[in-house]
Amino acid sequence: MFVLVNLKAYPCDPVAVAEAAHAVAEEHGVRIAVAPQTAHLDRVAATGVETWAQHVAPLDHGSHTGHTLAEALTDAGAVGTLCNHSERRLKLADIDSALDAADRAGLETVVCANNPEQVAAAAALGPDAVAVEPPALIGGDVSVATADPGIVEEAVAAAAAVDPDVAVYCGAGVSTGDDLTAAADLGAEGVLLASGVAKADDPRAALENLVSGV
Ligand SMILES: O=C[C@H](O)COP(=O)(O)O
Repeated sequence: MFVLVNLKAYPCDPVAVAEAAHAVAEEHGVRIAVAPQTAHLDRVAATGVETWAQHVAPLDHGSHTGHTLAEALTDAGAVGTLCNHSERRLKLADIDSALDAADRAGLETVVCANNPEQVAAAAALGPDAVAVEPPALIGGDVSVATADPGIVEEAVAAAAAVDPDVAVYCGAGVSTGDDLTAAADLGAEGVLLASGVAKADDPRAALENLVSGV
């Protein structure tokens, strides 16, 4: 199982979370990545943890003030990027262009989607993975795998019907080892989570709990 921790804009210490994630990943042999704010990418990458961006601009080099170029993410140490997160939605054409930009820079990609229908559309664009996240459950205490297991199973089937090479992750409310196990049992190959780690008093303990389910 891949554990992708999105720090969003939470007021946590990105380096402390990254160091904890790196240590837990090494200790337990689990793939864990951290997606900090763009301005923190290089400091997070310096910890040795697998580092992801939260968003990539659907653009090439040029006159694009205030946008984050895929190559700049790679230069800062990112090896992958989220795309179309529920809190950073894109139009379909822009998702396609963002994936082109990520490919150009050699970034792995996860396209987020609200439901199985969007998962199918996203999978058709050829990302490395899609992540199904019901918006109503994001930031909550109940995992998507418990609150709505059907949406995860349907997302897995929807992606497989379009492109079996596209991995399916799930997210929203994931915070414990039991949540991770439940997600895996539903066919997810990874989880996308945020508050369970970024808002934890002890992020390392939260990560240890999470990977106890692997
Ligand atoms: O990117 C992460 C997801 O939006 C899930 O967030 P959450 O774990 O706080 O529910």
